[in-house]
Amino acid sequence: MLAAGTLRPGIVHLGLGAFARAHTAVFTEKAMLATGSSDWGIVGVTQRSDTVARQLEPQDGLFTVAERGSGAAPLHVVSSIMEAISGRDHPETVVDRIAAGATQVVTLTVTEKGYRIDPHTGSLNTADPQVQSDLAGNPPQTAIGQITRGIQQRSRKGGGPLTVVSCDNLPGNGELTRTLVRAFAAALPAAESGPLLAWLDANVTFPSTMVDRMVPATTSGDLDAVEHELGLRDEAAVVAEPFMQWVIEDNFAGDRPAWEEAGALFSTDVAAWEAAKLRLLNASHSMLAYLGLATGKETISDAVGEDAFRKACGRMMAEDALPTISLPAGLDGGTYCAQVLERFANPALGHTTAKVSSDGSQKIGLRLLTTVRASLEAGREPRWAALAVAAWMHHVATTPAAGLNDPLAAELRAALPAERSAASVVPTLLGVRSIFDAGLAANTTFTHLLTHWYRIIDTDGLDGLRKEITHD
Ligand SMILES: NC(=O)c1ccc[n+]([C@@H]2O[C@H](COP(=O)([O-])OP(=O)(O)OC[C@H]3O[C@@H](n4cnc5c(N)ncnc54)[C@H](O)[C@@H]3O)[C@@H](O)[C@H]2O)c1
Ligand SMILES: O=P(O)(O)OC[C@@H](O)[C@@H](O)[C@H](O)[C@H](O)CO
Repeated sequence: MLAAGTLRPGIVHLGLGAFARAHTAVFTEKAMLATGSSDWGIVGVTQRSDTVARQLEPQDGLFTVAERGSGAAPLHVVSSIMEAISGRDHPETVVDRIAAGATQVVTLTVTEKGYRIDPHTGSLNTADPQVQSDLAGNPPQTAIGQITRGIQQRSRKGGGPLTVVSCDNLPGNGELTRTLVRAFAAALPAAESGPLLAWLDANVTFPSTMVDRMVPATTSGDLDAVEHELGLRDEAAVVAEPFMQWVIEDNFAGDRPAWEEAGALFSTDVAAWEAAKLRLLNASHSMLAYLGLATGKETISDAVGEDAFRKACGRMMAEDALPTISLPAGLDGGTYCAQVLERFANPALGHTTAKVSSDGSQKIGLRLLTTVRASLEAGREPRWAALAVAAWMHHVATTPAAGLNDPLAAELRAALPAERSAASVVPTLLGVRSIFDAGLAANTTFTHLLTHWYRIIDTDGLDGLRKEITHD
């Protein structure tokens, strides 16, 4: 453990959820311990609620990581977080911390929807009311607003270079974050945007990363189990699988923690790592979540324990996704897919299908429609990826209005027809242009596959799926 009171604040982390605590904070602590440095204390920022900040405050930022599953290490108390702030309640403090001289790196895990992307342009959604409020000069509430205002204050103070490291499951997350920050800066009045963009381009870099560790939402049962093992109540404890991976583009504007000492891989091929992870692991995760929810499976391990679903995932990865990607050097596709299924089967993790299913409108495009499009273009039928998309459609059409956990819930519910058969739901949801482009929606191969699978899920349920998936 790092000695209490010795840390200096080198990193601001936006989105202090379960993942950041079980991944980024762990890598950073290990890097400091390995090198004897204390320059990379983390100032963590919760975004939408103050819960984690309130939990960590009386614990001096300390929290437990409880690994679950085969090969799990003993409980580990992590000591790299030196301050936790509620960004909702103290946005100006967040801006000050980003602008502070000691801060060299901003990391972020604010979920896909936290980026406020306009799906039609791929750039910042300047019609978003919170983005507009941030642009108008109010204390910034969005992650992109906080980062850009922090950079602006830094530039005005004559501060040093800064590196912004996105750790969300998004392709090209570094370049994407740069685009959004630049778009925010460009939308400011000309007197502000000109000098800000010039400073930003000269002093701020945005390396892309691929992050991997399955970290479910902590339950009260997890907290009780940790209390039993630790002998102390830790309200901020997180559970995680033993596996963890971080591939980072080595494009830092200033100094950085020696994350390689903690096992991170610095690579020039992050895009290939990220594409492989999104189209293989995350796509299968979403498939299991939606098939699991349609058939009463509460956890991912329950869902992958169903032979037919395991087979469908395996075939989706091998037959649909793998032919669409160029694997990075050092990654064997077959071994990776087998490991993914093994990791999903970890019964101790309790990763719920409900949690993985959340925000589907933000995820299926990145995880599944990429494969669908590339397969269709190559003249192949994306049979298994279409099953996953049909299962998502079924989830949207059958989840009660208040239960759909998705930023587009209202739009999706409003679009749905009263009659919920395959023939009406599939074309209606294909008409949602922020998810499906017109070309994809008009593709008859894809439409037929979706209608076929939707009918089976909706009318024949688990038995029908078993028969259809295992018959060939
Ligand atoms: N949990 C995992 O297994 C895992 C693995 C790899 C990557 N990730 C990445 O980390 C992200 C967060 O996962 P988590 O498990 O920490 O989730 P979480 O629900 O525990 O935390 C989410 C964090 O994002 C913030 N957030 C949510 N909506 C936001 C919004 N609209 N604007 C700004 N911030 C917002 C929350 O305040 C919170 O700090 C994921 O979306 C994913 O991109 C997670
Ligand atoms: O975290 P999300 O909501 O983007 O996606 C849910 C899961 O698929 C994801 O968190 C995986 O567990 C993770 O990407 C594994 O590294």
